[in-house]
Amino acid sequence: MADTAAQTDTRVPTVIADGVHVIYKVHGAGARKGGATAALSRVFSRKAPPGIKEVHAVKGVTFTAYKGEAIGLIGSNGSGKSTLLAAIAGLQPVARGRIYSHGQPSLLGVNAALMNDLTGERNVVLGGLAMGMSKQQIRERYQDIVDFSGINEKGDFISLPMRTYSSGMGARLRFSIAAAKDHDVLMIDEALATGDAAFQRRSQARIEELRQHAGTVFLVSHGINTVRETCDRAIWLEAGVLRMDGPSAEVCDAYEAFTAGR
Ligand SMILES: Nc1ncnc2c1ncn2[C@@H]1O[C@H](COP(=O)(O)OP(=O)(O)OP(=O)(O)O)[C@@H](O)[C@H]1O
Repeated sequence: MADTAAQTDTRVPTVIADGVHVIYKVHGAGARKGGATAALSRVFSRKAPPGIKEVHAVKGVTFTAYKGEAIGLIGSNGSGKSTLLAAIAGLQPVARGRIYSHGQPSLLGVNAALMNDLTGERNVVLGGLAMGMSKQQIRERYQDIVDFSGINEKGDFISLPMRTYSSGMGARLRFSIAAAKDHDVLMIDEALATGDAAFQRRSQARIEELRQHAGTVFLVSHGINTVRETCDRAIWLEAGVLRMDGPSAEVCDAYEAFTAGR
């Protein structure tokens, strides 16, 4: 129908993965590495070192993500979800195929590499600067970031070094910093699983906002219900291969039927 065609035309692609393969090279797997002399002689003879094992983590994945979509990545352990996100973020080289993206995709939890010895306060500033925010923007959003994280609910933790935080508190601060900016493409790896129920509700609402304001959100989660509730589309990877891509309810149903049968 003409209507459908018109709708399709107005969608703006944000990430295009075209036959993407990611292969990890694991050094020193199995065989002995040998000493410095052996390594040096390998350098001169240009021979591949012994014991390099390849892990083919993502196998020919193709999809297009559009502006305004929230896409859940699901699949069994080790199916390649985190690897695919790292490749989209440009943190993991692609062995074959190509990834095109609009703007710089931000991978939550990795891009915001916070410093344990600095206070939460300093980390908010550094994290904001690292994401390209100006000092003025950070000053304006500082209180919102701290309030959103809930770090100060049980005392003045924001002025303490991050090493004094629990892992949940650290993850919440990371999420809050990353979520303070409107990203073209925001990728969240299990971040929602870390906070308590109240924080999870806040982050779901923020994801919804980010989606409306601009970008595309990718969410890797083992909580199939989180994907059902937060995402409108889901991509199911199994052993590195894209098994299904479609409305999240349908894909989650199929995935659950698959896991129930195993
Ligand atoms: N740094 C690495 N070096 C070598 N192999 C790796 C590395 N990271 C992941 N792998 C392998 O790549 C495959 C995909 O892993 P990945 O972490 O992407 O899967 P995942 O679907 O995110 O898993 P999970 O659900 O357990 O988090 C696995 O076989 C894993 O062992």
